[in-house]
Amino acid sequence: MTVAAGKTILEQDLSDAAGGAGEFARHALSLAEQGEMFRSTMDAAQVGIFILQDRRFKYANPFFLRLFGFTAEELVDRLGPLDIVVPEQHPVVLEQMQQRMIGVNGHNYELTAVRKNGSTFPAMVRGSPVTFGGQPASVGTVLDVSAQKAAEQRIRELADFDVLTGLPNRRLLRDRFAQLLAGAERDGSAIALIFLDLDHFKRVNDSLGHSVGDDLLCEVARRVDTVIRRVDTVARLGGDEFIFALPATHTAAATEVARRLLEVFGKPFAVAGHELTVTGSLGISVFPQDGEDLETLLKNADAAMYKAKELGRNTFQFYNSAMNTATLERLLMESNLRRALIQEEFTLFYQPLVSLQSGLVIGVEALIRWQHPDLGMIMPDRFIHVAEETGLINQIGDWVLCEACRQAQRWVKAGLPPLIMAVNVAPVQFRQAGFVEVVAGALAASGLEASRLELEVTERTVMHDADINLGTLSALHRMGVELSLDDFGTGYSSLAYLKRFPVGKLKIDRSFINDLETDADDQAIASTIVSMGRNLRLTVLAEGVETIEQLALLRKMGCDMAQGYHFSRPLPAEQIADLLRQQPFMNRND
Ligand SMILES: Nc1nc2c(ncn2[C@@H]2O[C@@H]3COP(=O)(O)O[C@H]4[C@@H](O)[C@H](n5cnc6c(=O)[nH]c(N)nc65)O[C@@H]4COP(=O)(O)O[C@H]3[C@H]2O)c(=O)[nH]1
Repeated sequence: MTVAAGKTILEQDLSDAAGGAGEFARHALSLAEQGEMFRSTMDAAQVGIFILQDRRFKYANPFFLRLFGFTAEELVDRLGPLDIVVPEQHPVVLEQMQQRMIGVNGHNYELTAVRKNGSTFPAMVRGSPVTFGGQPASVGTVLDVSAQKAAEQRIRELADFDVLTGLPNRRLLRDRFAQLLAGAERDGSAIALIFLDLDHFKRVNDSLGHSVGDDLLCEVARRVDTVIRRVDTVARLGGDEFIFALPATHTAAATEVARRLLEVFGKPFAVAGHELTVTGSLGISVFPQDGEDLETLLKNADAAMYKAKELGRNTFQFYNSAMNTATLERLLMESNLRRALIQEEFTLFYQPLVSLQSGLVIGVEALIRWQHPDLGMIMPDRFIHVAEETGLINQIGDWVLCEACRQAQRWVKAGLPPLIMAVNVAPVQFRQAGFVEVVAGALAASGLEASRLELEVTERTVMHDADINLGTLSALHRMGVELSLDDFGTGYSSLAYLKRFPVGKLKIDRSFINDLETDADDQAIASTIVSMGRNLRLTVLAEGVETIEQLALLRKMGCDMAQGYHFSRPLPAEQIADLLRQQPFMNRND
C-alpha cells in the first residue's frame, strides 16, 4: 500500500461517520472534496505528520518523508517507529505506542530519530490516539529540533563558563557543588572550599592596563589548574577571585592544597613582555562544620580570606565562627521576621514592565520591602532566603499575593488602565500543598481577573520534581493565571520543558543584560533566548535594562518587553499611579 492507504483510511472513516449519523448529506463538502482538502493540507504542512496502526506507518505526509529520506513506498506498511529511532530509545517508543493503543493522549517528547541514510537528528514527537476502521491507531507530528537544540547547547556553554579563562563560572560551580554535596551527605565525607583572591591585582590593572590584567588571570588559571585533582573544580567568580571545591577533603588535606596553591605564586608570571610577581590570599571553609550550603561556605571562606589579607597576605586561613556572626544574625532575623508579619511591617514596591513595541507600561512586578522600625528599609535579598529556610516564606508569600492582587484592583478603581500584576513565587511556596487554592483565594478576595495575575517562578523551581510541578502549573494555567520563567538562561534553558510547561513568558536574567553593550557572549545569549522565545510563541522580557544602548540592542533583537532602572526603579503604589497617569510615559528610545 502507498500514500493511497491514507486516503483509504480517511475515506472509510468519513463514510463511517456519515453513514452512522446520517448527517453527512447536509454537509457542504462532498467526500471527494474532503479527501482533496485532506491531501492538500497534508502536502502543505510544515511538520511531519504520520498515522500509525499495528506499529506500522499507514500514512506519512511529504514533509515527514523528506525529513527521513524515505519514499512513501519504502515507508508505508513496511516500517514502524522502531525503524526510525535509535535502539536505546525503543522502550520509550514502545511505551508511547502502548499508551496510544489504550487511548491516552501524548505530550511532546524528544527522540533521536534516524534517517534512511543512517544520520540522526533530535526530533520532537507528539501522538494522539484515534480510531480508524474500528481499530485503535494514532496520529502524530514530528519536528526536527536540531536548531533549537544547538541554541540550547550554546546558551548552556556560554552560561556555564567564564569567557576569559575558560574556567567554570559561578553558575556551573553551583551545579557541580550540588552534586558534591549530595555525594558528601550520602557518604558522610567533607568538602573543602578554598577562596583565592590575588593580592594587589588592581595595581596590575591600573599600572599595566586591563589586557595585561586579563592575561595574568588566564596564566593564574592555567597554573592553579595543575595543582588540583581531576575530581576538584576550580571556578572563577569574576575579577581576581577563584574558588576551589575539593570533595572528600578534610582540614589536613585542604592545608596541603592551600600550600601548593601559594607555591604556584612562587615563580614570576611572564605576561605580555612583563615579569610579574603576584601573590594570593586564601580562605578555607569546610562542609559540614562551616556551612551546609554553597552560599554559606562561600561567605565563610570569603571571611577567612579577608583574615588572611589582614595577616599580611600571601597566606591562608581556615574559617572559624568568630570571623562573622552570621548565625546569630540569622536567628535574630527569624524572630524579627515573625514579628514583622504580625505587625505588618512588609510593604510592596512595584516596578514597571514596559512593552518595547508601544513603549507603554503594561504591567508591574511586585517586589517586597521590609520597613524595619529601627533599621529602615530592608531589601528582599537580605531576608527572603531566611524566610525560605524557616518556612515563613509561605505566610509572607501568601500576604504578597493577596496584597498585590488587591493593589491591582485599587488602581483599576482609581480609573487607571488594567495592568498585569507579576508576583514572585519562592520554590517552597510553590510546592506547598494548597498553593493553587491560595492563588484562587487571592483572586476571589480581590476580584482580580486571573489573566491579569502573572506568577514568576524560576527555572530551578519548576525543574525540581518536574512532574509534581507540572500538575500545579497546569492547574494554575487552567485557572487562567499567566506563568513566567524568571532568571531565564541561568538554569536549564531547555526546549523540552519549555514546550511541556504551560509557560507564557521568559525573563532574561539581569546578568546577561548588565554588559550587553560590550559582551558579545551576552549578546549571543540574549538574542538566542529572544529567538527561542519567538519560535515557541512566548513573550520575552529583558530584566535589568539600565541604559539606552541596552534597550536599543534588545529592540533590534526583537525582544518584546523590558524592565529596569532605565525605565523606573521599583516604586511605592502611589508613585506608580502617578506614573501611569502620564502614559504614554516612555518611548525612551531616543
Ligand atoms: N541592578 C539592577 N537591578 C534591577 C534593575 N531593575 C530591577 N532590578 C532589581 O532586580 C530585582 C528583580 O527581581 P527578581 O529578579 O525577581 O529578584 C527578586 C526576587 O527574587 C526576590 N523577591 C522580591 N520580592 C519578592 C517576593 O514578594 N516574594 C519572593 N519569593 N521573592 C521576592 O528578591 C529579589 C530581589 O528583589 P529586589 O531587591 O527588589 O530587586 C529587584 C529589582 O529592584 C536594574 O535595572 N538594575
